[in-house]
Amino acid sequence: SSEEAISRFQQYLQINTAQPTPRYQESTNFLISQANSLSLDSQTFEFVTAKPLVLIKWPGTKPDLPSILLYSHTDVVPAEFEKWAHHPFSAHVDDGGRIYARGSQDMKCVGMQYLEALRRLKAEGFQPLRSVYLAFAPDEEIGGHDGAEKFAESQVFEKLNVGIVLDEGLASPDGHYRPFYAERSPWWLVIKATGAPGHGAKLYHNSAMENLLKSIESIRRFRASQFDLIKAGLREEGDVVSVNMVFLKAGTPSPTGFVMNLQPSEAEAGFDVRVPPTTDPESLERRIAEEWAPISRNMSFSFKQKVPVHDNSGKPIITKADSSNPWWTLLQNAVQKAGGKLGKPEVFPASTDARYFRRRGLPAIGFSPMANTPILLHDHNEFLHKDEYLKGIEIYESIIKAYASFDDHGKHGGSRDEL
Ligand SMILES: CSCC[C@H](NC=O)C(=O)O
Ligand SMILES: [Zn+2]
Ligand SMILES: [Zn+2]
Repeated sequence: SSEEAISRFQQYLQINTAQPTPRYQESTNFLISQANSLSLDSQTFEFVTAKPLVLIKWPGTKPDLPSILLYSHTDVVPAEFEKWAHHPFSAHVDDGGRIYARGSQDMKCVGMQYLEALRRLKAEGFQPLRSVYLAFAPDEEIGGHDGAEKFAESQVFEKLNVGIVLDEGLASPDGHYRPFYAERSPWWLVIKATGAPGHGAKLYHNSAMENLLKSIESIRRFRASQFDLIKAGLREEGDVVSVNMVFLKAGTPSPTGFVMNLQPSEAEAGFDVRVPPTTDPESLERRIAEEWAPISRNMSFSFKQKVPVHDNSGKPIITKADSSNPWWTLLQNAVQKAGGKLGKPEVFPASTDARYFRRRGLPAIGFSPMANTPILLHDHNEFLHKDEYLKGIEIYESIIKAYASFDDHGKHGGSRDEL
């Protein structure tokens, strides 16, 4: 019943899997018990000790066809308990039917919806042709290096012969679900300025602070130009380069704060830059070297992280979102058949684990069926309405049915360079 489905969702939400100390043992036990209750085999892999990935299998009747991977991460970001209306791990349902919890949107909803969809399909007697795998992976919120990255590179993964991956998307405030065919690459940039120190009362050229501020002004102009494209309706969020300053580090510390009459000899700033797959990475690098951190201004730069925009052959890492990709068409039709409306395909503005699968040449679609829902991932009072959650289960039933029944005699899904 729906009540039981909501209660299972609540149980998963109540397990505190917040970084940096996620309770993976508890979430693993819970997921294995779910698999057992569905009479499905499950396996737990620790590519890194104490970082379990739970893999659940629904075998297909034509196991040689490439399989379907329904992917989710089990960890969530931390929550400031006292700033929430309801405790973030209570999964409280308010009078209006909203389920409040950290992870209710990102992305325990999706993981449980996969399981609920399987539960219903099994009850109906549906038989998949293709094998369907559910993967519940650790550590997405801290980069996925000990989870999805190792999984995608493993022999275990290779043997699954995956043809299509579904991963997370974003909630949509309007009535359309949002499909994502690519994502922006994070470039975590640190720029550093040096200059002669000097008396706080002296006006002179080339102090570290002045040099850094010139860069910040230039970066802000660029940021505004990108933001303007969105404001004018010319671009979607995922189609521009975003740059946000995330730290500033400068000054000479003193026991009472900072020395006030000394201009420091070094100053640093950090930026979270996100680069769309269509951006020419070389020209952005040139901008950084020539305008944001020019040697002529005694500046240098480095990256804390720089995820490539292109694959090894120099092509943008994207999944085709048109009729040339049968998985795309199947998704469109399945959503429609279940009474859902699909918005236009977008570039995910942040990062997801889907990049590790796309990087291997596999098609991956980011999709979290939450319409009429404010975007609250990583925010206070993250919630999902129970009716949207239940509707999402029907959507996945329809998608899984279509995907698992798709028989092209192995033409698509195995040919990795094609999609
Ligand atoms: C690049 S690793 C960090 C991944 C993180 N993902 C979700 O928020 C993000 O900041 O996009
Ligand atoms: Zn997520
Ligand atoms: Zn997240």
